This record gives sequence, C-alpha cells and structure tokens, in this order.
Amino acid sequence: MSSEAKYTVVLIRHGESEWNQKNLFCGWFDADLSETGLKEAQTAGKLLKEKGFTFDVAFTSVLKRAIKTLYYVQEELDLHWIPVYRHWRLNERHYGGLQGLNKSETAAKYGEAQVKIWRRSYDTPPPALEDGDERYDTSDRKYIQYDHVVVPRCECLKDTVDRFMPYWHDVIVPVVKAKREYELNTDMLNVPLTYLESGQRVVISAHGNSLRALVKYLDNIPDSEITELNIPTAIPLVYELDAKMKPIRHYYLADEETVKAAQAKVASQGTVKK
Ligand SMILES: O=C(O)[C@@H](CO)OP(=O)(O)O
Repeated sequence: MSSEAKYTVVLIRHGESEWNQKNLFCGWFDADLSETGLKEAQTAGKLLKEKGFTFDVAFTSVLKRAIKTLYYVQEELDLHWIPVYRHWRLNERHYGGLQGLNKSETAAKYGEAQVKIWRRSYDTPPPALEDGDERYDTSDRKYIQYDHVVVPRCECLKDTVDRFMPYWHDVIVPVVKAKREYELNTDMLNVPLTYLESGQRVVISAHGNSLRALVKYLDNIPDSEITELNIPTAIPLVYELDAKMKPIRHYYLADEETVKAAQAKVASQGTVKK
C-alpha cells in the first residue's frame, strides 16, 4: 500500500455467467455462473490469497452470480465467517427491453453504434419494459419484501449511479472507516452493528455496470469517457484510498496485457459476429 493510503477496497465483477456465455443482455435476470465463471471466481480467490489480501466485511448484490463469486473468493481465503451484506442497490444495471436478447444479433439488427450507446452511454436508457411483458416481474420476493424498491423498467448508467452511490456513501464508506457517523437509513437496514476501531478491509462483488457506476465516481470519469470503460469478469480491482476515501491509485491483480485482452473481449460482445 502506498504511504498516504489509509484504506483498501477491492472490487470484483462476478465470473462469467451462463447468460454472458450465450452473449445475452442480462441485467436483473438472475443468471447463474457458468462452469468457466465458477473457475474464474476460484482463481480470483486464489490470487487474492497469494497476494496477501484478506477482508473484514463483504458487500454484494442480490443476484446469484455475484453472491456465488463472493462465496468462492471467501472459500479460497477461508473467510466464510465475515459479515456479508447483500443489497439490490449493487445489482447489475437493469437492461429493460434488451434483457434476454443476444448482443451480437441486436448489433446486426440495430447497428453496433446503437448497441454501444445502449451498453455504454451514460444517460441513454435501453427500451423500457412494458406492462404485460413477462420480463417485467414485480412479484419477485427479492424486491417485494422492501416497500421502497420499485423494480425498474430499464436503467441507463446514470440511473445505476443514482441508486448505487447512496449505498456507497451511507453504508460502505462508514463501514470502511469503521465509524457510526451516519443516520440509520431504513432503506438500507442491513448495516453491521459492530465495528473495528481501525478501517475495515472491504471486498465488493458486483456487476459490470454497477461497478462502472462506482469507478466513474471514484475516478471522476466524465460522462463522455465512461463509454470506453469495460470491466472484465473476476479480475480483482484494488483501490487504495486516502483518509477521505479519495482514490490514490488503483490496479487490477493481473498484468496489463491480460486486463486489456479481457476488456476487449467484453467490448466485442456488442459487435456483429462475422
Ligand atoms: O448483460 C449484462 O447485464 C451486462 C453485463 O454482463 O452486459 P454489458 O457488458 O453488455 O453491459
């Protein structure tokens, strides 16, 4: 850790899901990890162990691909016992009317440029799900248990930023700083009640676009440049932060070439297959 750094937060996008494997827009659909994704998660855990990382607290979404990825990381680190807080605010961006469609076929139909806008622009949402569309499920127990959750009909990255960042500021940051200096927000009841005196080491297992939302904030990436950011599956992304939780540096636990190839693979999912 560099000398001014006080806290470390590790971000990890889930391993490949069955829908990633089929190249389908996934969003809030609760796809499982593929065999490859499971192995990727185990590899990420082994790597974190090898590099000497450990964690006090973990956060994840309510989607099984992120939950299971976290579990395999915990398994490798022998950290089954740490508190794990799951919250819908960490979910993948909701892909609305694109959910379940093949990304390459969608690029062939609407053009690669349009698909890139839907996938990577900051504030252009995908088409919204309409009433009567079976993909618009407002009875899912994951969400109806909370009065305040309105299942979205679609989300652009900005919408994801708007629902992820309150959780970062009101729950994750105080937990990292190990302080109780916030009002308990009933929206976010699942906060830990015991804290260490020093900062806690946190791992966040989430999704390509919910992590893009967080990285955009942390690195202050302009709206126009966020279109080029792709987060690869299951390569731990380490943030070292100062006392005010401003990033000092970040790095992937992989060499540059591996990261670039993995990012290019994600970007190419939205292109027409020749
Ligand atoms: O389908 C999705 O939900 C996401 C992440 O897998 O895809 P994309 O990379 O196209 O935003």
